[in-house]
Amino acid sequence: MLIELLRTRLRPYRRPMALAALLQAVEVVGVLLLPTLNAAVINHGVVTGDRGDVLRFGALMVLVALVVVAAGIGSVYFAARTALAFGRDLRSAVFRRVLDLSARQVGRIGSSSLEVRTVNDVAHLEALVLAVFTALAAAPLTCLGSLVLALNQSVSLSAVPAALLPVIAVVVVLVVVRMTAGYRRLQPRLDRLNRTLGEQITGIRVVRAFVRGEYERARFRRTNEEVLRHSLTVGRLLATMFPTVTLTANLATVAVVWLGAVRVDGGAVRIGTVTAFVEYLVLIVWSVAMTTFVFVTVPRASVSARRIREVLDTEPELAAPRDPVHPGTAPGSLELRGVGFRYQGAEEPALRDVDLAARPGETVAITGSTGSGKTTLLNLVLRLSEVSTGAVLVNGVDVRRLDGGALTATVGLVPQRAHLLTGTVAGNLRFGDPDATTAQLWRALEVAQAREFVERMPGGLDAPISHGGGNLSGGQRQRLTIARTLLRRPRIYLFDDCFSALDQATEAALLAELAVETAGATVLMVAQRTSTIRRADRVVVLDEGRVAGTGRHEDLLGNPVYREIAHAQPARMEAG
Ligand SMILES: Nc1ncnc2c1ncn2[C@@H]1O[C@H](COP(=O)(O)OP(=O)(O)OP(=O)(O)O)[C@@H](O)[C@H]1O
Repeated sequence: MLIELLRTRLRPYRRPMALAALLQAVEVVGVLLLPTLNAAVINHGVVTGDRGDVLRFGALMVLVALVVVAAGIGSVYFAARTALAFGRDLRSAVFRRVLDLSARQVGRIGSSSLEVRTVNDVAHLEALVLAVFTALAAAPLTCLGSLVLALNQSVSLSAVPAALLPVIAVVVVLVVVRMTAGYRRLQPRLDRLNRTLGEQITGIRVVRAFVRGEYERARFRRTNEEVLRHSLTVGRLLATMFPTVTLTANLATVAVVWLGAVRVDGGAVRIGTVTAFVEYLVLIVWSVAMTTFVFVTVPRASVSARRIREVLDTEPELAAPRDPVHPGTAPGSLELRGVGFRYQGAEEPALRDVDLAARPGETVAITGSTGSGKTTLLNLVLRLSEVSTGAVLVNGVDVRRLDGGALTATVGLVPQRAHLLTGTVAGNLRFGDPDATTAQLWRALEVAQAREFVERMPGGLDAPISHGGGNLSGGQRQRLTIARTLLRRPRIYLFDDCFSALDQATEAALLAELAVETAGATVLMVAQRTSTIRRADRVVVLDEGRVAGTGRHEDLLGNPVYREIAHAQPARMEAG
């Protein structure tokens, strides 16, 4: 899976990869030449006292060293460029796929896990690519070249590195296998830590209000300890690997020096040969250490690759139509025909056999007790979920056949939970229409009864909005999200109980302005207050996912479900 992912995603970077490999090869050849040149300086120059040879070979060594440095810098540059561009592309691919997933699919993987996968897991693969292109190609070449040249210097001394390599190989393989298992256990714990932290930070007010600080601290400590325990397991393995490799290498160096000394003494080997041999041994150990360094990043990267592939391979369940229909400039009628919907894993359907029609210029209120399916119904219109039975039709066309962009341009939703993005007031409003003029922004704010408070904010339209709109009140957030949707000028408006945080006077003013602004459009309005419901041309009452009644407010007063809702707010009923 890891190889496949790297192969496909690195394809666009063949050129910088080839350059990095070429420069690495130049670097390796230079590095391999240096000990032999050094041996020549000692054997031909120093031992025989020939200054000319010392200078000739010395100058050559300096030249080779300069080439090695230049090639090294170049290869790292191209390797880093490849790795960073690869990371950027992979992050974008994961992010694009996440945007296409349905709420159910995001819920199945977990939003915090998706965050970790998009950032951390991609970074692990990026680190692997960098390690591969800075070390992996050079290391085996260096190792092999050093072995051959060491053999060329002395066959008898070569027994030492020949015995050394299998020992190190066995240690590396054993550790890498165990580390893969360790990382596989560690990664979900990191997801959990992220989720716990996210929940605690976003829910900090609830935690404080319910004096659950100590409980939450303990919960975080437990998760954190678990991450520590699994990180330590992996860390211990890592810690054993490098000392084992260096210890074996140092013992080998001692063996070579001892064996070499005996042979120099006996006249079988020259001193320069032993020096070169020790240098080749150092190179062999260096290349093994570099290979080990790459292999250490492999287990973590292969776990990350699996997690990234899981996201990339998740087919968005809200499939785009093969032959999409554009609704064109039709005014925007809406119809639900025998619609049923069941959430994954739920025992009961959230909606059953719902029939509803709304024509342009008409306002239909949807009411019902909590959990009766009102939000679910609106989500089906925008295809945020897919109907289980029946069909939703916009301008007479099944939404499953409509072009996705055209559907969202035709239908505008103001969700129940107002959510704003980090930025400014204007930036959030222009989410609705990027080309909106300042005058249009103020007009939308005026309709949404938000002009006054935005004017009072420091900077007005440029006032900062913090994450989720946390620096605004619930009612202010709601009004900005209404203005944002108004700027979109959809032909069908879906208001999901988005007036609930407003006081009655503000709500009345907003509804009056809204009626003018949305005249000619189709409006579906989830509402609980009788004062709001009464303004609608028609009311649809939902009860446990079924339509329990349809008609005007006055006609429905005989309906037991509606009466219950209305009677729960007698004061408002009279006022409305
Ligand atoms: N993501 C989900 N997974 C499973 N069941 C869900 C999910 N969302 C909602 N439900 C269930 O579907 C039913 C309808 O929920 P929905 O949110 O549509 O109700 P609602 O009428 O909008 O409620 P409220 O007035 O409280 O906002 C409820 O029983 C709810 O528990």
